[in-house]
Order: sequence, then structure tokens, then C-alpha cells
Amino acid sequence: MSVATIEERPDNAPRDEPLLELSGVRAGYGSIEVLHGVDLVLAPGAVVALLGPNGGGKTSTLKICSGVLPVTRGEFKLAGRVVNGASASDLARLGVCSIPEGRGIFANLTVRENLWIATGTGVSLAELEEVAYTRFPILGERRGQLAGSMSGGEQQMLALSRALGTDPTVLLLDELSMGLAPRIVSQMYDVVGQLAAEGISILVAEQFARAVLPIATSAALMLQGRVVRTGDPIDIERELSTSYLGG
Ligand SMILES: Nc1ncnc2c1ncn2[C@@H]1O[C@H](COP(=O)(O)OP(=O)(O)OP(=O)(O)O)[C@@H](O)[C@H]1O
Repeated sequence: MSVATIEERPDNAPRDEPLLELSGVRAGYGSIEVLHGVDLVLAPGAVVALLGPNGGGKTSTLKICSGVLPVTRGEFKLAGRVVNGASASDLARLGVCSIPEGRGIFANLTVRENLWIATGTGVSLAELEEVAYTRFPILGERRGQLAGSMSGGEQQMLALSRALGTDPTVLLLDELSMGLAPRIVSQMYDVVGQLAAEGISILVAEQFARAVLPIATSAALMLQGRVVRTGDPIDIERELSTSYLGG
């Protein structure tokens, strides 16, 4: 499908119009529906934490937003335009960038080769390398090293760099904390907070809710394929830990 870019949004679009919006979104795998009417809004400049216990539908919701999982019913809008049916590459061209669970980097390729993968979105390798090595100098030192031989934190830096090199408007993050020591998680979220301050709107699914609290502007609690509550991140995290994660 052909879709206009976010930059082409009409001048008269309301300023507080959500950048990304899911309304009554249903989706599933094969004949099994796992999202049963998800409503979610990401405003420009917001950091929304998607919280909830295992199997609630956080990853599936991010897959909808990145075009990996199709919407079967309901509406997915980006900058006011319905983008149901847009492919992952359509959405990437519209400025949606996703770092999936497991980071999506190639262990048997070097840092530089991993960055090269993102040139498919139209950015040059030189630009990608500049963004990566300026923000994370350690990656510059390791440009020839196999990604699989780096620490979890360095791999996450590489995944973030690959995303940032494409100059995203919306960043989707799934379980950034996975497999990382608490100190590294907090460093990673510091970087995510800086990205938000630079104007990138961020939707982040986290099981380790406390990690994302310092930077989240709001939180959405997902249970059994629905967003059951949205609000202040600290209130939602408290409800999650007392009611659903056993204190
Ligand atoms: N590829 C798949 N095929 C079939 N069912 C799936 C698939 N991926 C997820 N599911 C099911 O969809 C439901 C929602 O899973 P999802 O991974 O979106 O939840 P989650 O909140 O991200 O959980 P977690 O934190 O454990 O990753 C679960 O019941 C899960 O078993």
C-alpha cells in the first residue's frame, strides 16, 4: 500500500492529535485471537509504558504497531491516518522503528555489518555509523567485532543505534531490560529518556516495570489482551505489583 509520510500531515491537523492510536484493535495468531479490542494512545513526545503480567498481549500490541501482526478488526492510526494493512517496511518509512524482544541483532555479523542492515531503509552506512559511534563510542572501538561476542548492554546499544540512525518519529521497545544487570538497565533507560527529550515518542513494553518508571509519562496496564487501565506510571506499577505479580 502507498502511504504518505508523517511529515505530509495536513497543516490544520490538531496539535494534540495522537501520533499513534489503536482503537478496538483485535488480532491473533492463526485462528486464535489474543488481542480483544486494544485501545491505546501515544501522544507526540510521550513515553508510554506498556505493563502487565506474562501473556497479557504487550508484545503482540507492539507487533501491531510495527506492522508485523495484522489488525483483524478495529483501527490503527498514525498521525491521524488509518494504516491498517501497512507493512513493516511501510511503517518504517513512516518513521516507526522497532527494537523487538531479543534486540533483533545478528550475532554472527560485526557491529558495522549490523548497522549496514539498516541501510535498507534508505540511510547511508556512514550516517548510521556516525550516529552510533557518537552516541556510544564503545561501538566505534568494536566496529569490527562480532555482535554476539559483545556484552548484553553493548548489544542493546547496537540495537538502539541501528534504530536511531533511521531518525524515527516513534520508537517501539520490547523488554529492553531483558538479560541485563540492573545498572545497565538503568543506563539504557537514561538513553531512552534522552531520546524522548529529543522529541521521539516512545512505546515501551516492560515486565520489569520499575525500570521504566523514571522516564514514562503514562502507563497502560494490559491484561488478557486488553488495556484495562491507563494513568500515572507509579499508580499502575503499584496496582500491577500488588494485584497481579504477588506484591
Ligand atoms: N507466535 C505466536 N503464536 C501463537 N500464540 C502466540 C504467539 N505469540 C504470542 N502468543 C500468545 O498471545 C498471547 C499474548 O502474548 P504476548 O507475547 O503478546 O504477551 P506479553 O504480554 O508480551 O507476554 P510476555 O511478557 O510473556 O512476552 C499469549 O497467550 C501468547 O501465548
